[in-house]
Parts: sequence; C-alpha cells; structure tokens
Amino acid sequence: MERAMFLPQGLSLAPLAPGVDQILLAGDGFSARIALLGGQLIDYRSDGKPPLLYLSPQTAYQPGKAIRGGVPVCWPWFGPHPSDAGQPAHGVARQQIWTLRDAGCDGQVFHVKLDGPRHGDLAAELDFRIGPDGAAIALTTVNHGDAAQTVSAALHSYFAVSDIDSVELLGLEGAPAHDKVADARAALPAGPFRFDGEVDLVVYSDRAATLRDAGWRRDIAIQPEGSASAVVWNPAPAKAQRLADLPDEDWRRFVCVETANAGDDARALAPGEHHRLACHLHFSCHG
Ligand SMILES: O=P(O)(O)OC[C@H]1O[C@@H](O)[C@H](O)[C@@H](O)[C@@H]1O
Repeated sequence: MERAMFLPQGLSLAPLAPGVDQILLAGDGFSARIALLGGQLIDYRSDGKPPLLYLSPQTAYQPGKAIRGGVPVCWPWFGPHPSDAGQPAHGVARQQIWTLRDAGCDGQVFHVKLDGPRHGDLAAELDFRIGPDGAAIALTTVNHGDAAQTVSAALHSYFAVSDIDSVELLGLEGAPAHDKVADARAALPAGPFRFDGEVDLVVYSDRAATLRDAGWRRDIAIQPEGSASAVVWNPAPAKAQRLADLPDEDWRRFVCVETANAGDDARALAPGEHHRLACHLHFSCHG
C-alpha cells in the first residue's frame, strides 16, 4: 500500500478480501481488476458490455488457494507436478501473493508489473497492458540458477460466454492435440470446434484463435506469443459438480482457452535464460 502515491490516475489499490489486495483500473470506457493473489486479472469489461472473463461467485480469496476464474497463472508447472504428487496442481504461482513493482499509463493504456514468488532458481514476473481495445498479459520466467530448468506454464483464461451451446472456437482447425479426457492423441476437427461434453485438450498450435459467441454477438481474439500450445477446457456438468468453488450450473457460462507452454511445449531454460509467454486479448461485438 506504501506505493499508492506513485500510482497513475485511474489506478488504485483496494482490499479484495482479508489479506488480499486488488488493483483497480478505471479507464475511459473500460475497467479492470487484478488480484495480487495469484497475480491474476479477474475482470475486464467495456462499459455496458458483458465481462470478458468469468469469475466464480464461490471462489475463496485466500492465500494458499487458487481463484476460480479470471486468468490464473499456472507456473512453473502446468497440471500435476512432473515428479512429486504432493505438490499443488498447476504450480505455486496462482496460490501466492504477488508484489506490485511498477504501474503507469501511456495514453489510454495502463501498464502494471508484478513480481511473482521465487521457486528455487526460477523467478516470474507479469506485465499487463490494459486499454480500451483489450488486455495483454505477459509472463516472463528467468532461470537464475547454474543448471538448465524445464518450465511449463499457462495463462489459464476463463472467458465468459452467454451459453456454452452458443460458442465456437475458430483458428485451431486440424491442429494435433492430446485429449486428456480420452488420454489419446488426435487432430482437431477440420471445422469450428464446439463444446460438447467434458473437454480437456492440449492443442499444439501457435496460431491465433477466435472464440465466437452468437448469443452475445461477440468475438474474442486470442493472439499467443512464446506459445506453441493452447489448453481448451470445460468441465461439463459431472466434473463441475466436483469443483467445490464452482456453482453447479456455471460450466455453461465459461470456456477456458489457455495460452500455454504445456505438454510437449514445456520450455528448457539454460542458466541465465528467460522466456516470455503472452496472450493478447481483444474483443469485438458485431451485428
Ligand atoms: O481445478 P484446477 O486445478 O483449477 O484445474 C482445472 C483444469 O485446468 C485445465 O487447464 C486442465 O487441463 C484440467 O485438467 C483441469 O481440470
């Protein structure tokens, strides 16, 4: 809170829950919130429009627990820990408090830098650029050690949708994928991808994708950087019921399209090396 005096106009710090602060951004025609728990964007919206991101009303804002919604940062491993089942799924970064290092404003675009928790010799930082046209989130990993390290990660975006039956995902047609539900390798269909039942895919693609929502007449464009994998996830009803921090019916209200370094796309970092994983999110409404 001692940094409040340096914050640009339109940006402020406020409590989100006991022991957890959030950064509030109020721009011309848009607003956003970043939780320091997990260093995650939890809301972005244009005035009068539906939110870009889904955020569960049942989430616990408690250090040591991940927030269900927004854009959790999975780091420095994605999914289960590669060798230690006692470690948390999706790494440690989403459960810990990040530190505000710098914030500024360039015209209508806010930028915010956060420092993440260290994990051994690995350090993480986040760079947000948030303006009237959308949001960009960049996660940089640095290996400060003397040995090579493997890092997997994801910007686990929960996109809000009008209804899951109204959306289709474009741009990943025909890409090779690992279907984690069937535990099988397969290519995505040649046409638009629709969500039918539980979906949990690591799609090997570095292409931009578009989430088209006929109900809200909206396209969300997802442009990856430093990524050759996208994780596409929706739990469907049975798995949603097992998630204590998600209302039973809310699986219909989001889909996750995560810009990732997952599965075969994990990155090896030599001593001193860094890697930047970023997603650039824009939405446009039509007709
Ligand atoms: O419940 P969590 O730990 O937030 O994970 C949610 C989902 O996250 C996705 O990224 C994974 O591919 C799924 O396998 C997982 O179920």
